[in-house]
Amino acid sequence: MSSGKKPHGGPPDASGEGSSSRSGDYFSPPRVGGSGRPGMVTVGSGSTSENARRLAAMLDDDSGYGGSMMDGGSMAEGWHPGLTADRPTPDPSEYNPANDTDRKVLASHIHQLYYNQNKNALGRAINETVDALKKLQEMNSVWPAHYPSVQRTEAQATPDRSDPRPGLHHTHSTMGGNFDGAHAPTGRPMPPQRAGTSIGESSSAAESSSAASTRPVPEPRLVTPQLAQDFSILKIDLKMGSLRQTELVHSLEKGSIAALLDGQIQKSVNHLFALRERIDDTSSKVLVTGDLNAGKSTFCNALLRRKVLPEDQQPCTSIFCEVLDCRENAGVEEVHAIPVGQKYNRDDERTYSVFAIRDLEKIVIDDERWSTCKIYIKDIRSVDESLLNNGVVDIALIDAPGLNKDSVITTANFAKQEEIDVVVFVVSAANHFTESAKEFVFNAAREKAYMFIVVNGFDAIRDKKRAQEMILKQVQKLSPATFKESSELVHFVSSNAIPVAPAPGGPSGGGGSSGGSGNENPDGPGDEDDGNDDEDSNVKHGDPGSPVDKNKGKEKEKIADFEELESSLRRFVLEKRARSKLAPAKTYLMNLLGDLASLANVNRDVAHSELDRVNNDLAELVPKFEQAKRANDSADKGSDQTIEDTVTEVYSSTRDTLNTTIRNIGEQDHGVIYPGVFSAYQYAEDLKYVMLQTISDTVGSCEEHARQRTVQGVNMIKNLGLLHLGNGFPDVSFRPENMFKRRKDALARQVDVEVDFADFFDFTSLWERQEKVAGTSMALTVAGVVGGRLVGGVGWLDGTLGAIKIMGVGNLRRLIIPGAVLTVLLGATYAISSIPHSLPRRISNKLHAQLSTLDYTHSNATRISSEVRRALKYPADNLRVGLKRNVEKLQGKKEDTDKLKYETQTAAKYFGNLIGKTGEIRGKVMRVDLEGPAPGVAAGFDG
Ligand SMILES: Nc1nc2c(ncn2[C@@H]2O[C@H](COP(=O)(O)OP(=O)(O)OP(=O)(O)O)[C@@H](O)[C@H]2O)c(=O)[nH]1
Repeated sequence: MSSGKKPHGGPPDASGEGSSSRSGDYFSPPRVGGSGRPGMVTVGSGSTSENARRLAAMLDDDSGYGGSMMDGGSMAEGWHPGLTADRPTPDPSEYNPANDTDRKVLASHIHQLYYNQNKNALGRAINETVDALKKLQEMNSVWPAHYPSVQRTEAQATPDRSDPRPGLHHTHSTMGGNFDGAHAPTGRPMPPQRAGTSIGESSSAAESSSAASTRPVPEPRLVTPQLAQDFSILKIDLKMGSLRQTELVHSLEKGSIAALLDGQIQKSVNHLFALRERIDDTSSKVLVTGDLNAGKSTFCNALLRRKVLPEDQQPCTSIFCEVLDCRENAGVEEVHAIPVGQKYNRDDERTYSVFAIRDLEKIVIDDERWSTCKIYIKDIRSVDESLLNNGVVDIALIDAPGLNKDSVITTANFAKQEEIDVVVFVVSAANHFTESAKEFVFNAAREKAYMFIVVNGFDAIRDKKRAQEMILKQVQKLSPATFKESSELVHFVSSNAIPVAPAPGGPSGGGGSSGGSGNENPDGPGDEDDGNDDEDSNVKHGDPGSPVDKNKGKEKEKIADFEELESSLRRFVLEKRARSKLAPAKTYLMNLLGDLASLANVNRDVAHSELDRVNNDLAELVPKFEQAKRANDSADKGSDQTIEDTVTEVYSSTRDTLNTTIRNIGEQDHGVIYPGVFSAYQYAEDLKYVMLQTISDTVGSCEEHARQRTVQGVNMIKNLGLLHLGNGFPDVSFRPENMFKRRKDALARQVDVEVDFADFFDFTSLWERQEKVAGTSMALTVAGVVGGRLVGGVGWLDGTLGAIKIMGVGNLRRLIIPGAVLTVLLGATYAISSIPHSLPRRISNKLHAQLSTLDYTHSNATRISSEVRRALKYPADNLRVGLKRNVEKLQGKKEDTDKLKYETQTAAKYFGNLIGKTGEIRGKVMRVDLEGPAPGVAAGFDG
């Protein structure tokens, strides 16, 4: 199809090839020794390409990482010694630039070197990134990282979006303004605004002012919603269950966010391991996908030059069919159908069912039973022509089911797999890109950077130029990178025009279910038009020359176009696998490192502001803590002092009051009226009772006094509590009436004061009052008899003796009887008359004596003051516990804050370093140039 070639003025074909004879240009040096067939190698004999073998050996030998991983990035270091040893790098003396073979060998050599260098650089970057991620995981477990919250608008949160990940905008700037927003899938996030990394920055411009006003205060661990939009790899999709985004965000603890982030980091680490494995792996996988009936199977068959995959006019391929060289299956051609949910292991026959290739028609439509099938076939084409058996890289061709609503997610996910190196998108020339095709290409282009686009069924298009222009315009919008290299990456072909051999054991000739598509003559295209080609109409439009010649010419053109596609595809997969294989790793690394840098920026800023906050907290906390400690001591002392003072005062006042009362109890009659001598005993009992009652009452008043003092003490302690603990001091109400509830009025029972006869006659008192008595009774008795001496002031006894002396014993003897009688009568009368005076004294003396024996005063003073102590102890204990708790609380808070300060300082330092580290790795990754040709190639070795 020369007519359709590069109408858009794309870059010139680097290989300069334009016909089938130049297919596999890089690996097909000029025929040497007239071998007659194009070969990879010109040296040596036989059909095997020596050069290709060497190159293959070199690739096998060169593990890429191994020992050279950490050996720095120089080209010489990246070069495996085996390469120079194995490979016949032309000796400068032998090297002949005029020799095309030498040139190409050298070009390949340099290309390989270049590839390895890039591969090693990416490998190192992957290792360093994994290291950084693991450290981030550790940090995240100690200091839960802050994460920008995701606050998508309703329109953005389209539920049926096929790719939940955000677009990788920031690394695909080539999309630029070329992309028409109208074609963007609905779930695509807003364009990046990476600059906005500061915390507390105003949220997305997309947020309406009303929404902003009602927006809840952001959860501390979730910051800057706009940043979250910008994340691509470390994106935490918080949209779960029926909770709305904002509800969910605020229902998540920082620990949950950290756990989600940890999961995301782990996923990235695993993905990086897979990517590293992938770039170390020398095989390549080519996924062929496209709309239903676009001709994917026909295209695969054309590539294989064998009718292996069933073709049909109606949709047929429903499962992924991977075509591999049968050398990978011990040289046996067969199909391994893998049941749904099973993981394939070629060495374990329980993981698949074996079928003959002719059974494929049944297998590919049975997607309920099979998920994938592996088709091992022998590639009939030569090493320099074959895609599968190319001598350098093991290639697997995967025919995917047509894109439709149900399978688009599956295929999109399949395409995203890291082992898919190349996505070949087959689009029907007649239908152009459908909506599902656009979405798929747009997303896949983000992932793979470049796509290989096959516009199939070009034979059916009348205005080819217009169709090309329209399709290329679409490509430009969907994958600008691919468009930039459209001469290499976009091909307009007719797959059914390629002659194919019948499938082994399959329906012979005729094309089976092919519906007439394709020419099954392996020797070349059929002479007659297959009827599908409405180019016939062109004939009618005055094209000179015979129709048969014309058709023959057209068939040749179609084959030539296809062969050109093949060599481009070979180049793309083999020579430019730096792009197909390394670009996903580079793209992923760039995105991930970008995310890491953003996350580190946010967290460093947050850590700094948290550090400020923590320092402020500490500045407040430390003096509070010191003050609390001091308050603890002083309040403790204060309450102890209050207790001691109160108790001492209560004790002394009780003792003094009781002593005074008891001492003076006999001084009064307490209102008890003396009823006369005949009720003297009752009088004594009454007196005793009243006296005891008085003492009891005094005890009661002492208790009342103690209560009042206790209330004062409690209030003082409470005040101390309020002063030092504020509301933290428990306000327990004190009930003084509950004090002294125990029975203490057993005084009457304790005190056993018997009133006896002598108590009524207080002789001691009589003796003490002798003068008074002499002056009254005895004086009256003796005065008249003895005369004035008696009146002279001596005692009545002296008077009596004096009287005896004066009167003489004889006279006295006569007087003695009546005198004695008189004396007794007078004495008795006096004693009886003095009962009301002497009895209280006698009883009070007795009481006093007995109460002293009982230690009544002291024991009551002790009892009352002890109860006061007990009552005061409760608020004092409360105060002590409260103060202690307060100190402990502040101490704990201070310790926590100190710890937080240390962690935050560590975090701030760590995230600062992470910014530097990610920048450093990013720089290295950025310098991995997958775009430019190898220097040797650029220098013109590439033919
Ligand atoms: N005219 C024309 N017809 C083609 C071409 N390639 C394929 N076809 C026909 O298109 C129909 C569909 O081809 P398939 O290869 O089965 O398409 P597919 O994309 O694999 O289909 P599904 O796997 O079912 O999605 C068949 O009848 C083919 O013969 C072409 O280049 N030109």
